Amino acid sequence: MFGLGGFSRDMGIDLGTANTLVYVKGKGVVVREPSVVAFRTDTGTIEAVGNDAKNMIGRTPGNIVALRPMKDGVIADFETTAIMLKHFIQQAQKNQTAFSRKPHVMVCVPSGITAVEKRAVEDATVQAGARTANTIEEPFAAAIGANLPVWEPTGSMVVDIGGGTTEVAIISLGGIVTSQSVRVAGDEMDDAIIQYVKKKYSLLIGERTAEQLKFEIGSAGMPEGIEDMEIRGRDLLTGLPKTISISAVEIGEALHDTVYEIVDAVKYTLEKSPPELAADIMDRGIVLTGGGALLRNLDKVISNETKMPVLVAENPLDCVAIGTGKALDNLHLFRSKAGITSRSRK
Ligand SMILES: Nc1ncnc2c1ncn2[C@@H]1O[C@H](COP(=O)(O)OP(=O)(O)OP(=O)(O)O)[C@@H](O)[C@H]1O
Repeated sequence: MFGLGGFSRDMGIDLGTANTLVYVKGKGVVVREPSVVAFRTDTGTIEAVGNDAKNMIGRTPGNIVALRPMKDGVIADFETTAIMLKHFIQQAQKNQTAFSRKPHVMVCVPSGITAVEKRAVEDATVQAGARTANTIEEPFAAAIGANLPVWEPTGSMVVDIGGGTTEVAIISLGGIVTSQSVRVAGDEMDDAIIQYVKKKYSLLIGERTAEQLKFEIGSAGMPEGIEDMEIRGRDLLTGLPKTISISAVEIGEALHDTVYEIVDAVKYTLEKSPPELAADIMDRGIVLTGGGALLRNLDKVISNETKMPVLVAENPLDCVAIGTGKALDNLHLFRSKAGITSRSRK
């Protein structure tokens, strides 16, 4: 057992497909950066990590590549993930004093991943400088971060909609009773917008423009307003830049299938729930976490489709990081139950 008392610098990391957050006890979330690394291809050196690297996506000269080392919630590029983690761990430690030891680190992983994928996260964390690397299943961490009564003999349901994965879980007595992880979330929404604009307007837009459309005028179900937004892209017929105006109704149409894949995952998990727990969830409601929870009207659509109350957690983007950090305090309570595993430096 290890604790977080005194000058501990132990940390919880939400190693996400879109964003990485680092939570330090007593300080809260101290790092919140996009999971992006930019390299110089000629020298192999790192040009930027996080926000600075994200700003380079789609805008890099020939000798610089900006890439996202995580895909669908798992490591797509091991070395780059370790480099990125090291950078964020050092950033989190920047203003700390009087420390001699390396941190114990808890990292979240999607609930559906293989043992090999999980081990890669632990190894990358140790390579990044952790003294021990523990992993916790993401929906469990999200539930702790959303202050759900995970230790009590009552059913809590959490839906964590991130960049790469949506994690749905029903939790009771410190363990996941039933869960579902689908590789459909915010990135898929952006991609659906890109494909829609390409098909309807023969216009090629970038990831950042698609995400902006989602933030500004995107919604689940039929939008309430009649907003529209001007976007710029490359006309596939002429090859030249072109500006068009696109409406909230069109973005709603583009997002329809992705939203309903998430709804189906929620329904499927509810169907597998023991009846007593389903009754508890009916009383307390389904809690949405992750950045995708901020999509307008997603709570209403899920509520309509499941006939259950649905709430968006406070600070949905931070829940997993907070829960991951807090889990370090309670390792003894649920090491065997919530799929926590750990690895140490040799
Ligand atoms: N206001 C918003 N409306 C819609 N989507 C949003 C909003 N804010 C953030 N998002 C989306 O949330 C996603 C990122 O969420 P989050 O940071 O929880 O994911 P992650 O932890 O990096 O991913 P994963 O859990 O899949 O590894 C992105 O797809 C982003 O576009």
